[in-house]
Amino acid sequence: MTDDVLDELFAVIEDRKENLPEDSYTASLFDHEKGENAVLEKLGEESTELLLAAKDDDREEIAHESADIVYHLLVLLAMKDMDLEDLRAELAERR
Ligand SMILES: N=c1c2ncn([C@@H]3O[C@H](COP(=O)(O)OP(=O)(O)OP(=O)(O)O)[C@@H](O)[C@H]3O)c2ncn1[C@@H]1O[C@H](COP(=O)(O)O)[C@@H](O)[C@H]1O
Repeated sequence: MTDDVLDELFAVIEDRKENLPEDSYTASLFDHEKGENAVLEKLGEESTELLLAAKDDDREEIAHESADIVYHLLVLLAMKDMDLEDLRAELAERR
């Protein structure tokens, strides 16, 4: 399995950032003046939900919350004018 899905998701997020379509939750995070706080709050909430799912050994919920975290993390990277290459470079340095 490759991480193409992450590249595709990040490209969609970048598109929402640029075009700000009205019906998009992602675009609303970039459009709203409190969007950054909303993303940070989501990351906090979902981290707690992930801990609870892990404690319950609930694999389906662990996958769900992990996906929520990864999505909001990618939105945060885009907000900071960063991208997946920054993440890959950081991880690669640790090998
Ligand atoms: N991956 C996601 C994604 N993950 C989470 N979310 C949204 O994040 C919001 C907040 O999540 P919450 O955890 O609060 O909501 P929840 O899942 O009901 O709550 P829990 O089940 O976690 O308790 C919800 O509205 C979700 O729909 C996402 N919204 C969009 N995407 C991707 O972004 C693309 C663009 O979507 P638009 O935002 O519609 O343009 C989509 O095609 C998806 O690939």
